[in-house]
Amino acid sequence: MPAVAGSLYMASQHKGVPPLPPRPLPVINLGRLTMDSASRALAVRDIVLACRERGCFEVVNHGISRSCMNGALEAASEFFQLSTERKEEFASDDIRQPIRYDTSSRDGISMSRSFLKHYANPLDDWIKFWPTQPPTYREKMGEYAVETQRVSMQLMEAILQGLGLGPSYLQEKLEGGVQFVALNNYPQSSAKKADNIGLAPHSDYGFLTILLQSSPGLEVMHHEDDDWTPVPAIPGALHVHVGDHLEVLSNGRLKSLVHRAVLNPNESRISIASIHGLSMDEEVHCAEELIDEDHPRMYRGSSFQDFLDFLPANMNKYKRFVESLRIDKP
Ligand SMILES: O=C(O)CCC(=O)C(=O)O
Ligand SMILES: [Fe+2]
Repeated sequence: MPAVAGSLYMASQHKGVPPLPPRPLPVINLGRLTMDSASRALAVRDIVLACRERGCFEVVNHGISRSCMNGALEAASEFFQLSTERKEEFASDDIRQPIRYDTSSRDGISMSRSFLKHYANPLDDWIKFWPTQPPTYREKMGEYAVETQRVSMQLMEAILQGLGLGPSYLQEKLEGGVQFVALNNYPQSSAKKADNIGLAPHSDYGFLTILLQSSPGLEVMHHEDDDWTPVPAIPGALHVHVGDHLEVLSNGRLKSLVHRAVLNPNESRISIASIHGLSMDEEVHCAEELIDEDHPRMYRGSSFQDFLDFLPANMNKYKRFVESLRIDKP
């Protein structure tokens, strides 16, 4: 957004004028990354600007077909329609299980959703843990997972280039990194229940989350905003947001995005969040290149394992895992 419009926006927030509608979220045409170098440079700039100023953006022209996206949503929907008994084969209190189904609020952040969570990269290591019902689950979710992993690589290369670290920074570690897929199933909101929160505010572990939603319900709040912005469900688009480890890697230049899900008044809703980070034991540190006298190291290093250790005891203490990593913690 141009500076003038930005300051008008801010002014209207402070003079008791009725609040402006939420600013539209940036939409990035990912096809520009593979065009000529001038188009790529502009796309890289737009992506990093969106990460910095909004913590998120929508991507179109990402190369994942509509049938692949719809196939994943259908597979998820068919899984959630299975009998409770069937789904509970995957139920576990142990957050280290390679696959986990739950309906309760035991993880501290879910209110009325049910979810299935599993790993996906490299696919051959994980697909054997996935459901065999519905019969197309592995094929459809597998295809979608491989495609989102590809898009995550493209996005990370662009972000790392835009941060001045170069497009091949951490490349091998990212290729072999964790891809954690969370399928969320929310009921339609009921007029009887006052609470329409499906998933309480939190940020995601990892560098990036790529999210596909069957209908609107995701809401985001950038650290400079004071209200929630609903994320539209643009047909064919995917939503991307910054995770805690990108905040660490960028030494605070990018901030992880707080988001939540509200129940949709018109229909039940499915979302598929694909979270991308380094492998389980690989620690993420602030990039040395982004540390200097004016920008001292802001966070201590941590791995996905550390996040799993942190989760059970601290879920309600910090909205964002990254706050627990700050060196200058208040
Ligand atoms: O359902 C949504 O839109 C949000 C899901 C989410 O934030 C998550 O799975 O971490
Ligand atoms: Fe999330």
